[in-house]
Amino acid sequence: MNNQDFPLTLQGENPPMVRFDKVTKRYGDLTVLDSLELDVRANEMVTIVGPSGSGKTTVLRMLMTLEHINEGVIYVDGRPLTHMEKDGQLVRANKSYTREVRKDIGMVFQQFNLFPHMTALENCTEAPIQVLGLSKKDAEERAVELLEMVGLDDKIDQYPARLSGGQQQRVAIARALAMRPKVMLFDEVTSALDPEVIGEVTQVIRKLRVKHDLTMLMVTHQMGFAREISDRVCFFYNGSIVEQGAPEEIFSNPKEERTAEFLSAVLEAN
Ligand SMILES: Nc1ncnc2c1ncn2[C@@H]1O[C@H](COP(=O)(O)OP(=O)(O)OP(=O)(O)O)[C@@H](O)[C@H]1O
Repeated sequence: MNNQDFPLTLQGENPPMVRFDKVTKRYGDLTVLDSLELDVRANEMVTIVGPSGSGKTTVLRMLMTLEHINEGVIYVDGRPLTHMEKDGQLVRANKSYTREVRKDIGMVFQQFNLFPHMTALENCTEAPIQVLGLSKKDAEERAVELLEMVGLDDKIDQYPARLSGGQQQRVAIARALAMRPKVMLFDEVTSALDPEVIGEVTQVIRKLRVKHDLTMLMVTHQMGFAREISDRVCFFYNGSIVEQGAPEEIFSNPKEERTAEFLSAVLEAN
């Protein structure tokens, strides 16, 4: 990669909150993301859909810096995520720089990933105290407010094992929000849930669209929810975006044959 090709920061009138600038990710011979270009505007809700193995989760994992980038640069709120300036060029950033930029990003996973030995409240206060340096009192105030927002005011002192899947996922959302991220990533957050509790989680995400100043990037197989909630839907195929647009365009009138085939297969399966 020639780092001179990439800006040191994104400036101007209205820089995107997230930019993938020609990002390539390989595992051995397998190219999972192929020079991906994707911008997400501040406060936009973008949903990524596409066949299994097309690279959707990898996009989110790259943003969480859980994966090494092979080529290209990711910018978050104008700053490169895994690179920093040296002598007018971008070079690989050290871990402490990247950790700082990554504070702007929160992620909710399919499998909740709560700390089992901590109550709902403790799950939500741990990182704000340890990472942001909040006092216990301030962190608890923030956590209680968020647990109320996700409808769990009566479960504050419960351990995850005593909560339903939907309740655990709502704690996971509150926990991510407690770090006050600018960007929230949702990776198949309803896939591990029983059908009857999916609604309580999607309801919380709907609420976030209205209540919070958040940029959101979501991977989901729930096409109905994607259609209803997204500002923009990106259809992934083999590590690239083959089609993107407003949900009504993508779902009602896909221009790409691969998108149409995928959507009809999904609708048939349902
Ligand atoms: N650690 C890894 N090592 C090797 N290959 C990997 C690794 N992680 C992911 N892959 C491969 O990368 C490709 C993209 O994976 P990814 O999880 O991003 O797909 P996806 O579109 O999210 O799929 P799904 O809808 O099934 O979750 C797949 O072919 C997967 O097997």
